[in-house]
Amino acid sequence: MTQINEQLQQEQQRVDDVTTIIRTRIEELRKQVGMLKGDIVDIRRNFWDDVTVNFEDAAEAAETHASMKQQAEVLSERERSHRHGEQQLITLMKLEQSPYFGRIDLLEQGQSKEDCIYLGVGSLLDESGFHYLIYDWRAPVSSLYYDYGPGPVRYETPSGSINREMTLKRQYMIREGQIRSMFDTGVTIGDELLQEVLGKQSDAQMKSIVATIQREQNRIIRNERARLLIVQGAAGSGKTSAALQRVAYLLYRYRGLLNADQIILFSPNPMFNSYVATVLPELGEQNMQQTTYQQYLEHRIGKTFALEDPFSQMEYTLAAMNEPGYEVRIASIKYKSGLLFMRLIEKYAAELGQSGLKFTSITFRGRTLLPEALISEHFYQLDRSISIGNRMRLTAEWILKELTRLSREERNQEWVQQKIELLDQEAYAHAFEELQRKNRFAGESFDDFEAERDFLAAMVVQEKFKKLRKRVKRLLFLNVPAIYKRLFENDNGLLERLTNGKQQLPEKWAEISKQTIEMLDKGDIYYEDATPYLYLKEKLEGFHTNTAVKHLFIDEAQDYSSFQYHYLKRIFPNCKMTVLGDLNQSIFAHAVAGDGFEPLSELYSDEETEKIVLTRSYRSTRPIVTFTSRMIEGGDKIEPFNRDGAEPTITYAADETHLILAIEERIGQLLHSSYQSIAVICKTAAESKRMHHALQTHIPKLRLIEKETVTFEKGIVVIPAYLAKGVEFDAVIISNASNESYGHESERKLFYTACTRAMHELHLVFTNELTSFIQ
Ligand SMILES: Nc1ncnc2c1ncn2[C@@H]1O[C@H](COP(=O)(O)OP(=O)(O)OP(=O)(O)O)[C@@H](O)[C@H]1O
Repeated sequence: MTQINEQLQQEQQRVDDVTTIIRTRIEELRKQVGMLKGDIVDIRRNFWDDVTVNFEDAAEAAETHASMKQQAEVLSERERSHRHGEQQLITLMKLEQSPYFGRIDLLEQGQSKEDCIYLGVGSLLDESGFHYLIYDWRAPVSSLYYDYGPGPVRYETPSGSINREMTLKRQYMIREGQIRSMFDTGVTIGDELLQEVLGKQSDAQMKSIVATIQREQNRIIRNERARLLIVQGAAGSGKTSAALQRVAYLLYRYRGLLNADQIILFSPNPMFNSYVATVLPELGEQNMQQTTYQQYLEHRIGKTFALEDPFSQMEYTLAAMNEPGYEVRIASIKYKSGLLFMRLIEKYAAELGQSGLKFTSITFRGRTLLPEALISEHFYQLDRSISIGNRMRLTAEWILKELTRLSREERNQEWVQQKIELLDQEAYAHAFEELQRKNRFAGESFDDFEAERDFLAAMVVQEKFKKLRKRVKRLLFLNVPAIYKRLFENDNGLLERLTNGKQQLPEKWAEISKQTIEMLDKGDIYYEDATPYLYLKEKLEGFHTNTAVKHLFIDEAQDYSSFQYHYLKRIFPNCKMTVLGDLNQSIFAHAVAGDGFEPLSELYSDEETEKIVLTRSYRSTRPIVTFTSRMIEGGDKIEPFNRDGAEPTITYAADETHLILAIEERIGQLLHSSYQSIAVICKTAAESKRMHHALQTHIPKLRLIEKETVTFEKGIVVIPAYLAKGVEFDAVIISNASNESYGHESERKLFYTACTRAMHELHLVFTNELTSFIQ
């Protein structure tokens, strides 16, 4: 006992000493940052005083330019130092509260004294500047803390492997400079600490897990080899957490070479962005770029079509089972998400390189300036060995030249004269100045008047042609919607040619085509058509690749189709991909059977691909994990983290009214505990809306989460199951857990996803018959 007390005292003494150093650093740094800020304000204020401005001749102008450049460089250097100083201040302030969370003692062979390595969210050097008082959790040596228990250890550094003997591994919980608890542990980072962290109430924001990263999670975080890293992890196994710590790791490991803008995270919905937004800043790093696949599609084709979103597609697949055309639509989703369709589009594009493209005539004020046929003729007379995209660009250049010629002819049109007469004073003055500048205006004479008229006419026409030219530059003379539609019209035996007469099309192709054409004719496009459409468009126009992005993270990876993966690979050609998903949460209709990761199988070679499986679930209590894993095949492989809690409950309600009453009552009970977030999870958006309406009068603070919701907040919410993906709540109430709602096999995974959102309590309420997914 005394020994433990003594140890604790010694450790607290070290914490105090380190904290004193941190405080001194904070003081010093504050002064430095303050001075830098003063400098920046001064430089900005006096920028022009310190620059010698003279444009009289070329030499003077060059000097002025150099002087401005120098001044701008000083400014940007100060700004950089200021930013860096502020960043350091933030880290130091975090360290002041909790300087470290772990310690390992390493003994080098032949030495008698160990090196003590303390791990924290940032590093800290002692006064000499040679010894680390705290190591950043991402430093090479820190990996040992996550990977090993006491005994022989080995780690890699840029200069080679290092072998040591670990004689101690200790964890701390330090808050406000005080050690609250401390334990010595083995390989797994202490259950005690995890118990404490996981037992807490949920937050509106995800937390960093650096103090308790598990060994298998560390493999994901520090993986540098794989081009494609696939993480299959049970619900709540820390996939998203590992992804975010990985971003922080990569930013540290490749500091100076990689910045946050070169990393993109594709998240499942806009709300998820707000949920994970604080993790990286908490670790002293900038957030990566975040988007959803839908946002990307909107950006690319939102102007051409009213684009269906994945949630509407989901809503349809869940709620329209009895509507006519449902089976056709499902078959269509499956086919259009797969690689067979992608190959078909590739063949189609190749054929279009020879013939069949549809162009749009260039028209102006109701007149055709360049007819479609002429554009087509120009395109197809270009050398066919040039790629379609490049031929398209050449065609655009030709059209632009034609437009220059046509704009000259246009100047003599009647409308131009009328416009000139209506021009205001300012436009005249501008024309006058321009003409003077060009020395084409000598004084008042007939010629001058002509010159002015010419100039004004050119100006008027140019203004009107601007839009036209812009459209040509955007290749809008190519009628991609009509070209895509043609695939479904099957004119001239197009499909027989593309499939070589072999049966590659789905059985219901004719009906699928009809459905697709109907949509396109309305100016709408189904979610499952968006990626194929875009792929075809880019095949014809050239790909909009983004070479700056170095890392792509795809969360909820099971929700993406093969087609989408291939497309992403194509547009981000220089990046490494980390995809994280759970096959048991594949809730989209395009999901294929198998291990859920088939869409990725052809993406990269086996040598470039690595797969890590996470089976331990941290989110929910043991009773909840035991309960939910029975719903799915292979659920016995999911290991619950040993955290106790109440058993899930199942409540029968005689009818809808009683169901509402039961939910109200349950919420009332839950409100007595200290839970921060309670969710009523319904199957669809329509049901959620109804439920929200029914509960609202008694629970005024109730929030309805819809697909447009962008912020994730604490409190009581009603949410459709598919939007609850990726997030978690202290307590979850499932409504309605009946066989009617969750009876089809296709709804099993959705039900599982909904139930696994619960951290501490799970309650199911049902009418009629309980879903058969619960055994
Ligand atoms: N090593 C860890 N230490 C502490 N908490 C952890 C750890 N790993 C995971 N967690 C916690 O477990 C919960 C689930 O994590 P996360 O959301 O990352 O899992 P997921 O695999 O993405 O889940 P899902 O697929 O169900 O959305 C979070 O509250 C997270 O903080």
